[in-house]
Amino acid sequence: MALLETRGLTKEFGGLTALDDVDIDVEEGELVSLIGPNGAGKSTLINTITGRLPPTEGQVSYAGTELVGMKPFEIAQLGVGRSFQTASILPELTVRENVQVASFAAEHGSFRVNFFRRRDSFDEVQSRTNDILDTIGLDSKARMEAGSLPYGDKRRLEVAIGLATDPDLLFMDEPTAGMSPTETQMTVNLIHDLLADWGMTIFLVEHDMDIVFDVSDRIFTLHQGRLIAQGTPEEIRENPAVREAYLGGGEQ
Ligand SMILES: Nc1ncnc2c1ncn2[C@@H]1O[C@H](COP(=O)(O)OP(=O)(O)OP(=O)(O)O)[C@@H](O)[C@H]1O
Repeated sequence: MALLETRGLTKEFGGLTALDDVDIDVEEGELVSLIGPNGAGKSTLINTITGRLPPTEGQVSYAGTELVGMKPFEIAQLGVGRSFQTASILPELTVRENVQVASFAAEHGSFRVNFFRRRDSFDEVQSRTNDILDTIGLDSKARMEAGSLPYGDKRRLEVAIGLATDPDLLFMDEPTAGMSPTETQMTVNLIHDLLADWGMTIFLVEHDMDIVFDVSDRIFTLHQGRLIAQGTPEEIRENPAVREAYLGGGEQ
């Protein structure tokens, strides 16, 4: 059984089918990327998996648990995290406080606490926060107000907030968008570290094809809501349907 499975996942907005009967499997420890031209349905797929949007039809299972119908925080408590451009950085709090808040919110968002994932104490949250800040390279800026961080650091803080929920599966939405080449390289290194040292499974949405082809074990390609291809970077690079989707969409 795969760690994450979607079956027949479909989302309609009025007359528009944004996701059309999508079946994907993600194995534990994999790094998979989701690509597709603008409007292909990438955000919709992630939002239906993580509980932000109810699918019109279909199932999502994570480690054997059906996620459809669960609330986002319940899904987070199962070990599904997300690091998103729209993640809620609280600008007036420090970098450290942002990570702590996310960590506590993930743990105490519900009275139905999952005892197997419960952290024992405040100390454990502190120690995890230190690990995260260290891994992300924000330890020297831990006391800074989040709102005053430069852009690249804000993006990294979003990843830190995603990690604070203690995920086994982390969704990353365009983690390098708007970053300088140096910041981009740091982020790619971070992704490698998360896979190697944290044993995480990563689901990446990324427009930068160099990064996608560099880091991915497998790539899913969406076009007009349909999964048109899946395979290794080599297979996707050679896939005529993928080339057609991108050329037809006017993108590289
Ligand atoms: N809340 C919504 N209401 C109506 N239509 C929506 C809504 N969200 C998305 N759509 C439509 O669904 C389709 C898929 O959108 P989605 O944002 O999932 O694509 P995407 O692949 O993430 O695009 P991008 O790469 O531009 O972020 C688009 O046609 C979009 O206009």
